Amino acid sequence: MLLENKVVIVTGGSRGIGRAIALACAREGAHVAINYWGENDASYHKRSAVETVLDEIGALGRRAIAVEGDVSQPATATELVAKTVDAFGRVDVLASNAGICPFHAFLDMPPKVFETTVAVNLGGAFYVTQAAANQMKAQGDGGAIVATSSISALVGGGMQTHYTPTKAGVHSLMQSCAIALGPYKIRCNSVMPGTIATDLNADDLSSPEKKSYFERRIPLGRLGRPDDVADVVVFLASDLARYVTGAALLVDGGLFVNLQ
Ligand SMILES: NC(=O)C1=CN([C@@H]2O[C@H](COP(=O)(O)OP(=O)(O)OC[C@H]3O[C@@H](n4cnc5c(N)ncnc54)[C@H](OP(=O)(O)O)[C@@H]3O)[C@@H](O)[C@H]2O)C=CC1
Ligand SMILES: C[C@H](O)[C@@H]1OC(=O)[C@H](O)[C@@H]1O
Repeated sequence: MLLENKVVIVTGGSRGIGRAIALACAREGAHVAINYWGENDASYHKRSAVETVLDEIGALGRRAIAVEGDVSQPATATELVAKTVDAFGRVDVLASNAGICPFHAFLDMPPKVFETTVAVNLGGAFYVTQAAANQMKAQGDGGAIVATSSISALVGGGMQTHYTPTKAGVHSLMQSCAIALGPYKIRCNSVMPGTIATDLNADDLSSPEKKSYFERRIPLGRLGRPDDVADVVVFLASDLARYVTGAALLVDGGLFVNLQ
């Protein structure tokens, strides 16, 4: 198993890509702490979604805890790491994944939408990376941090002018942290998912025309699934990637390179 007895933290682990990362890590032998928030989201049953993930990890024979908190708040990161250490004794891997993408036009975007998106996506990645790295440094035997950036770090979106800069920022954060944390043997990488079918883009892809437009643009012929991304996160977190740091891996079915 690639992550046998490792301790993994996943932010935004209640659903979508984060849930798939949590389950994929557990399948590879890890114990998992998931963070989630969903304060203003009435579209699904937050607590039962979280409990289902915990049950699924338990059914795989691994231990799991859930820690609620808004990643945009620095205190969430320190509490998440502290509770993980209380439960499992250490932290080996961080998957910094929580994110939001409230689609909005540029010219009339309220400052609050911009500020919240930056605070959650970039601020959240910064604070949790810092808290986990301090714990890994104290442990003294390295670690792996994998952030969920996006194809949107490299290309734009007219309804995502607040979002794409945060994903470029997450990519850049991992590059700089690879340098800052290399001396402690902490590797820092990012995955860049393309279009993965989750709650994040369910409304945007609800039009059959837009969905089939994307499917036509993707050389592998289908939208991504959360487990497509999760398996790459496992690879980057594992010793198979022991000499990989500061890297970003597109997981997009070829969407980025498809000019014509
Ligand atoms: N779907 C896609 O096509 C792509 C997604 N991404 C990135 O992948 C990541 C996961 O997205 P995806 O799985 O699609 O989205 P989902 O909406 O399915 O899941 C988002 C997750 O983030 C959590 N979350 C949201 N806000 C906060 C917050 N303030 N504090 C803590 N947790 C929070 C949610 O918690 P809760 O359940 O409690 O709401 C949920 O677990 C994001 O960073 C996104 O930018 C990147 C490229 C493509
Ligand atoms: C939410 C979008 O569909 C999704 O988010 C990303 O980061 C991708 O680039 C897609 O635009």
